[in-house]
Amino acid sequence: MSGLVFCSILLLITAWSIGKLLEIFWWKPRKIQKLFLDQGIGGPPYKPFIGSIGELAKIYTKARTAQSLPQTSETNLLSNTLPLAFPHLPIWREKYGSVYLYWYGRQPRLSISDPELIKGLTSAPRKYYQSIQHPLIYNLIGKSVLAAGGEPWNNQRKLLNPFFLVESLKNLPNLVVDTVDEKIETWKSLMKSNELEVDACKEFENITQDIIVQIMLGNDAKKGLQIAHLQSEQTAIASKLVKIFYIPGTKFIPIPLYRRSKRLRREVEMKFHGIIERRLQNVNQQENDWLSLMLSSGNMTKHQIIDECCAMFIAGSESTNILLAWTCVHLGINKMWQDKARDEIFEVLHKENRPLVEILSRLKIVTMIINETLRLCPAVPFIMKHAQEDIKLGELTIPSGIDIEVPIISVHHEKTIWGENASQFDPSRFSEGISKASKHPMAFMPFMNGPRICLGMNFAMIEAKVTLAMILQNFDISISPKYKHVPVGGLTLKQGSGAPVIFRKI
Ligand code: HEM
Repeated sequence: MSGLVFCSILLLITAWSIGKLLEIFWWKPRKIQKLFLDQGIGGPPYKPFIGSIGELAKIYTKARTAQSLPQTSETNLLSNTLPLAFPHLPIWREKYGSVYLYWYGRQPRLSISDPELIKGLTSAPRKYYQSIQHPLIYNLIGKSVLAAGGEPWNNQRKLLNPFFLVESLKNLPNLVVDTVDEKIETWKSLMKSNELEVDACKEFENITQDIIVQIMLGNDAKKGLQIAHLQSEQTAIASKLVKIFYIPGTKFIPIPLYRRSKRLRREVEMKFHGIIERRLQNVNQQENDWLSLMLSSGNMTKHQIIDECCAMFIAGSESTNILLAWTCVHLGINKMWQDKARDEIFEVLHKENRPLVEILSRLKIVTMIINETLRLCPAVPFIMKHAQEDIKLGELTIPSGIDIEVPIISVHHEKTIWGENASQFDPSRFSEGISKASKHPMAFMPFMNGPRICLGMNFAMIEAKVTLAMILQNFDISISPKYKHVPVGGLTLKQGSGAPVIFRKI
């Protein structure tokens, strides 16, 4: 008798488990898919457990085979950035349109590259959680403003806003000039026959890290640089891991990358704790950096400060570094635009060695070149949101629980928005300003738009303009014959084989 009861219970548990599995992996995804199909939204089909990952893998394998073909070094070399970095984007866009649903495992993702819908999405930020959902991203940026959502995001943004006002950034150009000056002297001392080949990625990484650690940690900048290096390694790990869809619980499996990521986080926290403790013990020692401002605000816990610093180290150096490296590569190929920019720089800065904020606004061609680089190679190629509640976007209803991605790079390369030459480097499209550069006034979105627009946009533009102006004042830039166009998409859009360029003294 008791055997029969046991068997019945076992049968019930098995039936319940099978039912639950069917619900999670079959019925629920089908329901979501139907909900979108009824609204006219298609996408690659859902496959139990793997979602659209199999489809993605096929597209990427095919693209990788094509990449191994020899490259030609002509002006068109950079025109295939989008299909090289994200081969699935042009294929799915062509097949399913500007809005489609795909599956990261069993997690539904709505991809939106229609500027009008993106406008609606970015203007209602509190409805969304900034979903960088992979738990290991936590090791990189903690619960900082970059990761937060809802009310906590609102409060954090308010606390950080004052650091980024134009008034607060007025000394930034001087700091950039000092840092870049030193670099230029080093390059000149290493030159043979007045020329030097450098990897622009590495050089600009050094420059942008130097600048952000000085701004954030002032006299502790040297210790800050050690943290910046640890954070760079952490970013590389995170970039690899976000491509793998996360299976809950796997963070506890001792995979070497996970372990390294945890260790890096601990080390970074310890170093920040050390700096903060020393600051708290020497309150009379006046410091004028962001860490001091955060400590004296009285509104942030030590943990919060560390998270914001971690995020700022990454946001404040990685993207601007990438922007500068891509700009050098584009100018190294497009000599006409390089000459135009240099002529403008000499005209505007003819007496001033130290470009001030007011002067920077007169560098129109340099700004057009930077914008065009950000369009073709947006340092942040994607953003991701997570619907925390049902959302209405125009005619579209998005149920809560859906991830929403904005493939910035896809919008930036769309021919129906930018014209037939969308994949070509042509800064003149920005000659009448950003809103007139394309068919949609808000299609240019390297820093995104709305209340959640990049906090460091002005910071990045000042840093990029001053650095570029100083380099063009001193050197002619050519692309090295060693250059290989291998754009790699992840959290950022990097040069997979570095950015070897040649600086020649002028
Ligand atoms: C070329 C350089 C840069 C690019 C392309 C860039 C791009 C972006 C993008 C696309 C976002 C996401 C906005 C969203 O989620 O809607 C963002 C957010 C952010 N960026 Fe930047 N960024 C750059 C430089 C910087 C710099 C230099 C800093 C700081 C010094 C910075 C600090 C931040 C912060 C704190 C956020 C979070 C804002 C929020 O969620 O409210 N960024 N950035």
